[in-house]
Amino acid sequence: MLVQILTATFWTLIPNSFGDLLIYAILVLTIVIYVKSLKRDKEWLALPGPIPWPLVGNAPFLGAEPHKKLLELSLKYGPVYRLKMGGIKTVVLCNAEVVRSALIKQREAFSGRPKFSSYKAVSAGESVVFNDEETLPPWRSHKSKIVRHMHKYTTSIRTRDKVTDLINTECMMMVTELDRISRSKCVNPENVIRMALANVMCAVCFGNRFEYDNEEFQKLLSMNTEFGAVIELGPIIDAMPWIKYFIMPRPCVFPSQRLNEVIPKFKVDGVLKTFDNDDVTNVVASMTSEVLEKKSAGESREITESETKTIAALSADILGAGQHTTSTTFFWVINLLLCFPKVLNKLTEEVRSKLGNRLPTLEDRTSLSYMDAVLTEVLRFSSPLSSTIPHSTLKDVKLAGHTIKRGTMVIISQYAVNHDPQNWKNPENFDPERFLTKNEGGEIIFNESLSEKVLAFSIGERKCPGSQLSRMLLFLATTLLVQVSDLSADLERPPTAAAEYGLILRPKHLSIKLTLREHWQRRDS
Ligand code: HEM
Repeated sequence: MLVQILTATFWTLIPNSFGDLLIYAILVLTIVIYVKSLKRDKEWLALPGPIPWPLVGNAPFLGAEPHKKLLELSLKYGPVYRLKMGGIKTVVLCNAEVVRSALIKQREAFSGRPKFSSYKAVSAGESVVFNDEETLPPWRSHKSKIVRHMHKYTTSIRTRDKVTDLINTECMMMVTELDRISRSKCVNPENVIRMALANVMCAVCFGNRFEYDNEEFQKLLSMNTEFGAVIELGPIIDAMPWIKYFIMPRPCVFPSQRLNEVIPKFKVDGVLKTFDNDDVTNVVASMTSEVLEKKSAGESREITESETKTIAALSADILGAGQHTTSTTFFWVINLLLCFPKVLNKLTEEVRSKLGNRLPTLEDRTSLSYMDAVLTEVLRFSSPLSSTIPHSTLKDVKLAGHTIKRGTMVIISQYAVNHDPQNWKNPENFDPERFLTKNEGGEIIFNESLSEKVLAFSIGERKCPGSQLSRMLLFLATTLLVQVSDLSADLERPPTAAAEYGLILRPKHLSIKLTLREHWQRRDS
């Protein structure tokens, strides 16, 4: 009987038409390609990690909270493990030690970006954020311009007072507006905050703020929202190109061409026309002066098309990277203060007792230790950029005993580093006190060295050049908020510390009541 079945099967397997032959050829070819790819991926497959599925890899199994899943996988597979995102071989780094080994000790090798077509589309391929030394040869000099001029802007005596003034003015307008709209009911403050902090970024870049209903300003805000969507969804389509034949992409997935035209041009032309070589009071003018410095004294001061393109791309990088990040982090500050009223009360007490009836300055940071502790804990606990922008390796590297081939995508999970149970006691608790310590005189001070273990702005070659400005902004905005207003939660929609996943993690919802204190109401009227 068995012999009969086997004989019958054998005869049915024999190809008896050209169609059958073709199917067999395709099957054999697929097996050969698969076996070859296994050989090629030998080193990558030697890393620990879950089994990748054909076509989708591990991406669909990361669930609705991938930041938590990456941490969970690190507890199972260790701090360096592999994932396949669609067809892209990826390595995930999850603790402080391996992140330092990669981003500091081998900083150049780990400084690449994946070659996504969505990344290439940003700023006509001139973006610092989405390129690397290989794809944009002047990358290093462009990045150092942004770093230098952001640093100069935030540290020079001339600009420090100016930036304090502009942040205080903008935040005062923000709380006044929130007081007005939340008088009769609790409101979602996100839009008002987003406009205020975007305006701070505009003032930093171009030297002036905008009225909230200004058409150019509104265009910039909506372009930046579209930009966020491209950067969020673009890489998914890059990793699984076939997906676009199965799902209807959101209409904003492919507007990059339009984005290239609008964001870089926005306001930069105006700044260039009125450019004054001595003006270092805004970052675009300051960068422009460096781009043009190379010209010899007698040469014409005309700005070339390529210089304009470079300055426009650098400005777009700063504006694009600095808006949603700062406002979403500020949403977290408000949300967590409302979730933990004892922290809000202690913070309010510290600020009001130290400042009396004046607005904050940057010098107040030294006497507001609890404020520093709260802001650092907000960055650790919420980890708004749960992973850095994906990196990729520019050459074959060794990390923690593993070999990682050139061109591998590298995800650095800031959330996992900030919630690593080996490094943080009760990482899931929101506890600013962890950043307070006593000095030799028994005085309670901010624990600076512990705060350096929080990973919010990445490290190494790709470190965020806006970290100083963001810290100044968060410090002044939060101090002013608790100084001049009383904040309370919506009892019908109580706040939650849970996050909604996205390129930037954000609070699930925000609904507040804000009342200007009497002293500041009088001052305003
Ligand atoms: C709280 C606010 C902010 C947070 C949490 C944040 C965080 C980050 C992170 C995690 C990265 C990715 C680094 C990497 O890929 O390893 C980054 C990159 C970057 N950020 Fe920020 N950022 C903030 C605000 C800003 C601001 C205000 C600016 C304006 C100058 C800025 C400019 C940039 C730029 C230009 C990059 C790209 C750096 C590169 O690719 O080399 N960021 N930021």
